[in-house]
Amino acid sequence: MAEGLVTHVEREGVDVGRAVEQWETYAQALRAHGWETIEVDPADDCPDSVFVEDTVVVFRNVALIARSGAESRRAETPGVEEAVASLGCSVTRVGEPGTLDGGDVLKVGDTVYVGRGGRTDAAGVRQVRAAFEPLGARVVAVPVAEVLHLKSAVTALPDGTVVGHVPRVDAPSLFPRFLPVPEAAGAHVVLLGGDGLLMAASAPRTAELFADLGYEPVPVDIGEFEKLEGCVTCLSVRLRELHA
Ligand SMILES: NC(=O)NCCC[C@H](N)C(=O)O
Repeated sequence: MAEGLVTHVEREGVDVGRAVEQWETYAQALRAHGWETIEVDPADDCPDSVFVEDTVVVFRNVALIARSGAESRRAETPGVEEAVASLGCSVTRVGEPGTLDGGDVLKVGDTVYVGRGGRTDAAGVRQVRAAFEPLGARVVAVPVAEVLHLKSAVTALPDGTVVGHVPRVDAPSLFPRFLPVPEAAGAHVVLLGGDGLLMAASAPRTAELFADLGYEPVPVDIGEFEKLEGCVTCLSVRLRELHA
């Protein structure tokens, strides 16, 4: 992790012991909300491989294995490919020269927003369309310049409202319902089911806002991962409705 990529932030030393504890707490929060967790085989030569969200995008039962815009991350995919295949997904891969990081893909119902930015190029966007439109997805391309990935800027609440911290969102008007949040780290929620929203502990004011809107924020400390530009979404991939 000491060699993990940093693009928009200053490098800070990562305490690996603490990172492991934070990862355990994160996984435990998923399980406490009824999720089964499956650990992908680690790729120990890849310093960013804990950010598993970037390696795959799943829509219905099709898993699109990413080809990262960062070369150092391209060897991360075998473990995740094996994991999704063993769960019954049909696997397809982003082909050269296209690039795609899973963190650039935000699904809201059948709408699949794809960030075109530093890690995902136009060919990558086209390959998302080719993989998922035949399954009923509507793919919407979104320019991303201010942050690493689309989902560093925005995610969505259970009712589909897109949330983001305005200074980091390139084009809020692309989203039909957009709610500004007061903290950059508040833009990241993982939907736990029901009203539960897994969030970074570093966004307490946004947690208050969401609680006031009837949600149940579940804060977790992911400070060590934030040093490498990670957020709550990037440490897992949630698989639902695999056989829909
Ligand atoms: N989806 C994500 O937010 N991924 C975070 C990736 C961080 C990693 N250090 C990277 O630059 O690729």
